[in-house]
Formats: sequence, structure tokens, C-alpha cells
Amino acid sequence: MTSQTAQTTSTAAGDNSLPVVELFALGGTIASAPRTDGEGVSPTVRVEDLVAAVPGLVAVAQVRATQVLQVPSCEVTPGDVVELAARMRAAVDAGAAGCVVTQGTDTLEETAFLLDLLWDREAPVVVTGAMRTPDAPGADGPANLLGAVTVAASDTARGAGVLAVVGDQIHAARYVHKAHTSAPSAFVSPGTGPIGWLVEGRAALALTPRRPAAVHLAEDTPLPEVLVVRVGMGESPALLSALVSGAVPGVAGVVLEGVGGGHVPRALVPALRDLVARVPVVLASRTGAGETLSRSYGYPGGDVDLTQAGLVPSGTLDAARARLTLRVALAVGVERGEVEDCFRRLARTD
Ligand SMILES: NC(=O)C[C@H](N)C(=O)O
Repeated sequence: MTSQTAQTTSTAAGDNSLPVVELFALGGTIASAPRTDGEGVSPTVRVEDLVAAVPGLVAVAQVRATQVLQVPSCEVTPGDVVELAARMRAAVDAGAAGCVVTQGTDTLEETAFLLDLLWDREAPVVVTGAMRTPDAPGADGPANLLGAVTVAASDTARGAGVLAVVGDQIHAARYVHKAHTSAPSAFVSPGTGPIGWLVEGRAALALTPRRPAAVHLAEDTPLPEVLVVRVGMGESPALLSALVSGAVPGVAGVVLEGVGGGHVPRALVPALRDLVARVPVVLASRTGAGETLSRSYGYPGGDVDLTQAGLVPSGTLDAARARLTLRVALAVGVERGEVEDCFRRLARTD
């Protein structure tokens, strides 16, 4: 891990008949404070202080806290998340009831999704963060941390995989999305809605997410690079042509984020055909909900045309999640011809 801080573990005092929850802190706004130069905020608040700011935690669980990173969430890497999954596995195998990750909200959904792809234990894993810093009026971090620990300690969430808890709502890792730059209510699950909530100090889960079998990825396996190409009205084929010509080295795959159900202007189709001949290309949708289409629109650049050209529909996965999935698939040796099957297994709900 690219840790920018010494890793320490501390145990909050608490009733030792309560479940143990392992808390891993990565930074983000939940741990941010104003800089002394007055230039905004940055993550400096240590996990011991986050725990100390929520006295109610000791009534819920024995919290063992580890400062893993102290970074804004755009600095968290998939490699960090893979390492975190291994630490969490060790923690629950040693008896923890569940795990909580605190991090910045900007990439919270990617951490949650990648952990969910890899998570093969019954114990719940909960990712949380905050939109306001601890010193801000109406700081949301303490309530989010309490909610996350409550869910992680609960029997209710066992077997539900990785969840995100924010604003007293429980979201599935596959669907949660940060949909506002600054509002405390930034998190939504488009298409599905939250699957549960916190009420009167307990976790309530109305729905249990359907999850594919976990992927086994060794901790030190490098993740091949996959680029996302977003398409809009009147998009030029220039970027795709550059990829075809090899102008961008080291690209092992591409996610094409099409408009609507997965469509592009016809002018992009020749370059896409050439690109598919070089690397796997996954077709996602920029709409943010639903499934990528594959049998609906038959015009050039439509979903029928693109899938016939060899693009692999991303199913329910948005571009960011499709990118992580393709990186993991390529890392575990999924062959070119198996990518479609792999997405059918990991990304569809039927
Ligand atoms: N609310 C937040 O945590 C945003 C912050 N920029 C981060 O993701 O680290």
C-alpha cells in the first residue's frame, strides 16, 4: 500500500461480550481538517480520533481500528483494495463479526464494488465516508461511522456481501453511486434504491443483493490497464483511432461508455471494429441505471451492431465498475474469448 502514515491498530474500550468490528481507515473528508495554510482541507484526522468522537460506538461493538492510509479517495488504488480484502479476510477468520472501511466518498463506490467482487466470507463489510469534515456544522461522519459499525456488527447483514452505509441508509455495493458533488445526501442507488436502513439503533435489511461467486485474486497480482472511453453527441473517432494505432501503450482492454442503452455515432464503428481486433472492448451505458442493451437497436452504432462487432455488454455495471471487472478478469487470466461469459456471470442478474 502507498501508505502515507504509520499503520497503527488501537482497540476501543468496550464490553467484551460485544462483537468485534475491524475498522480500516483510508482518509477522505470523514478524516479531513482545515490546512494551516488556509488552502482547503486535507485528510489528517487519525482513526483513533474518529472513534473517540462517537462515544456510542462502545455500546455497539468492540472496535479495533487501523489507520491504513491517510489520503483523498482518488489516491486509493485497486491494489490497495485487493490488499484490504486480504486484511479483512484475516480479521474475520480471527473472529471479527464484520469490517468497516472509512474513506473518501469520491471513489467509495469503486472500493465497495471491488471488495464485493473479491469478498468470499459471510461476515459483512461496510464502506462509509462523509460529505462534511469533522469540524463542520452538521458533520455527517460520526453518524455514518456509527451506522456502519452497527451494520457490520449485525447478524442481519451476514451474507449480504459488501454494503455502503451513508445517511442512515444501506446500499448494495453493486449499485451505490455518488450523485452530488457536495450535498450530504449525495449517495443513491439508481434503479434499485437503498436495500435497508438504520432505525432505532439497529440495522434493517429489506432486500439481500444477488451476488456472483467471489473472484480469487492473489494479493500481488498486477491489474492490467483498462481505459474508459466516454461517448457523447457528435463524438469524434480520434481517441479510438489513437488506441487502435497503439499510440497509448499498455492498454489491455477498453470500456466504451455509450449513450442510452449502449450506442455510439456510426462514425465510430470502423475504429471500434479495429479496436475489438486488438483488445477486449466492453460496452457500458452512460445512463447510470438498468442494463446495457444488446438485442434492441439495429442501426449502425446501435447495441445490436456493436455486440455483433464483438463488444461485450456490461450488463448492470456502469463504466467504472465494468473497468474494474475487466481488470480483475484479465488479471486472473480470463482469455479473450471468455470475457463475454465472465461478464454474463459477474454482471448480469438473470
Ligand atoms: N467527501 C469526500 O470524502 C470527498 C473527498 N474529495 C474524497 O473523496 O477524498
